[in-house]
Amino acid sequence: MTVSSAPGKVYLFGEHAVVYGEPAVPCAIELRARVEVNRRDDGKLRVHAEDLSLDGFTVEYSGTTDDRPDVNVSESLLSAATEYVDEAIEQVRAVTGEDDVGFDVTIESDIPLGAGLGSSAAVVVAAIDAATRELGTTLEPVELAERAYRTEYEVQDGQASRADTFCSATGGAVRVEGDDCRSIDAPDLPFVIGFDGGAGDTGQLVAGVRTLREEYDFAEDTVETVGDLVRAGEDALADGDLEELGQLMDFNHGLLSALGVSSRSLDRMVWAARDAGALGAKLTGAGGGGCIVALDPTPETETALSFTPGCEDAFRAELAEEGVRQLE
Ligand SMILES: Nc1ncnc2c1ncn2[C@@H]1O[C@H](COP(=O)(O)OP(=O)(O)OP(=O)(O)O)[C@@H](O)[C@H]1O
Ligand SMILES: C[C@@](O)(CCO)CC(=O)[O-]
Ligand SMILES: [Mg+2]
Repeated sequence: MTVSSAPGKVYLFGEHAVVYGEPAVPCAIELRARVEVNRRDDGKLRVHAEDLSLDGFTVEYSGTTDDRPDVNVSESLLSAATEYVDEAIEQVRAVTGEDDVGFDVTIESDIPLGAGLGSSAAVVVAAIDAATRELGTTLEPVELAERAYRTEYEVQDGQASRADTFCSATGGAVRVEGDDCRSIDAPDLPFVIGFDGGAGDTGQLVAGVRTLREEYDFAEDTVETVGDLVRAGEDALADGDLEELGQLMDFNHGLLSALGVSSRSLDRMVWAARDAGALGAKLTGAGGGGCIVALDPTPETETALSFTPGCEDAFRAELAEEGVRQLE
């Protein structure tokens, strides 16, 4: 048995635009996914995921198409639910050369699914780390991050950045621009998260932005503007200027709205945070529904969000200094 855990993340700035080569700054947070793997010699993949439910059923499946969960949901929903883990195991087979190996995989996660806190990257990073170690191979963090990126790239139809997976693998605050990924220093960032209980499908939301960008020059310009904003944000980070960081987060949310990835409940939570005196607030991750992140050193934003209609949960998130963690 081998067990690894990896953290989720929030984006201080730059989601979506990072897919087109602009810089982004995600920060790992202390919500983790824990993945246990046991080698199987029959080549099958059996996945038990308590937090993943379809039609009210906890998902448990074996990795052959004729042996999928017996629930009455569409093929697309089923593949959205299972493809990150399936592809992570494909990457493990490729990197170890053990093409026919199977695994029992059990996933427990603190990270809400599809809510912009990087649940997919955390599950994929922890799964690849645990499954390779189960086969006697220890990947360096950079190679682990690369394999996890390839997993997201495959699942998201060739449209993914290295940001979520690198951040989850290494922990801390990171800066990603294309294939240049590095850890950066950050001041103490008082993150508050609001969660609307919903989810968005990253693959679909990324595809929506791609279409908009192909259709309209101003959408392409908006993506480039996000890049300019991130570069300004890096100076504010280096200076520890929380007020300016907050202002740039507000600006970033507006640009993400323009790209069509916000939602009524995300906007409502963003405004509730601003009204409560947050330094800034924006959606985090792919959007469509899920979470916002605000900066507020006082308790006001968390309290206001907890009374905001449509906000199901409000909590503070600490920066996770450690990325992937080997538990057993
Ligand atoms: N606890 C889990 N158990 C099994 N699979 C999970 C789990 N958490 C996430 N996943 C996989 O990740 C998918 C959600 O990934 P998606 O990229 O859409 O959202 P996210 O990573 O939470 O948000 P974002 O990418 O915006 O930060 C799920 O549909 C599932 O395939
Ligand atoms: C929307 C996106 O930028 C972040 C999702 O958390 C997609 C990606 O970078 O792969
Ligand atoms: Mg994801």
